[in-house]
Amino acid sequence: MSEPAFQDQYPDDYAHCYGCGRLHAEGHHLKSYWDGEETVCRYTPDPKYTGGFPGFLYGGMIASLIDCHGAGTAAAAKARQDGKPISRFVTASLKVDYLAPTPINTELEIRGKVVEIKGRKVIVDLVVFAAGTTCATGTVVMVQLKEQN
Ligand SMILES: CCCCCCCC(=O)SCCNC(=O)CCNC(=O)[C@H](O)C(C)(C)COP(=O)(O)OP(=O)(O)OC[C@H]1O[C@@H](n2cnc3c(N)ncnc32)[C@H](O)[C@@H]1OP(=O)(O)O
Repeated sequence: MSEPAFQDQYPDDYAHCYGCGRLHAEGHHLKSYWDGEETVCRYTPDPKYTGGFPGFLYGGMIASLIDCHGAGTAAAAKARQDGKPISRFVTASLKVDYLAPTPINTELEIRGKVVEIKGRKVIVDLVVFAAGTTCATGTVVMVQLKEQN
């Protein structure tokens, strides 16, 4: 993981996302990297993001992890295919399946796999793991901003 995180390569004007923007003062600052043909993001949720009962993460945060790591994966995959710098993608569609409760205070691993790159559109499948358990899966459709194309 010697390359900078995908999000650390976003142009400054597009680096303000609450989930993953390096320039957001209070955001989560999620970081995504290549791991072979897949991508990976690791994040340990704080108890303030507790869901319906103690010890577990609320669903919106799980969706955010899939969303932001999916956006980063789309951007990196398109850049790698085109041999260009990373550009900014936005979420057109976000689907999440919650398979098992996701713990807080445990390092989560979010893995991404590119399904399709077509023009400005990239589809990514994602999985959220906690200590070897698959807690959630998701699919995102990401679209490259026209001005970044
Ligand atoms: C500076 C701008 C910042 C934008 C705000 C960023 C906020 C974020 O944090 S991202 C999270 C929320 N997401 C948003 O707010 C995005 C709002 N939506 C939009 O701006 C537009 O709908 C946008 C950019 C996603 C797509 O619009 P547009 O650029 O006109 O693309 P369009 O030509 O319609 O579609 C491109 C491809 O994506 C597909 N697509 C678009 N929307 C969807 C969707 N909801 N589901 C599935 N596929 C979709 C299209 O079918 C098309 O695919 P194909 O090439 O195979 O036909």
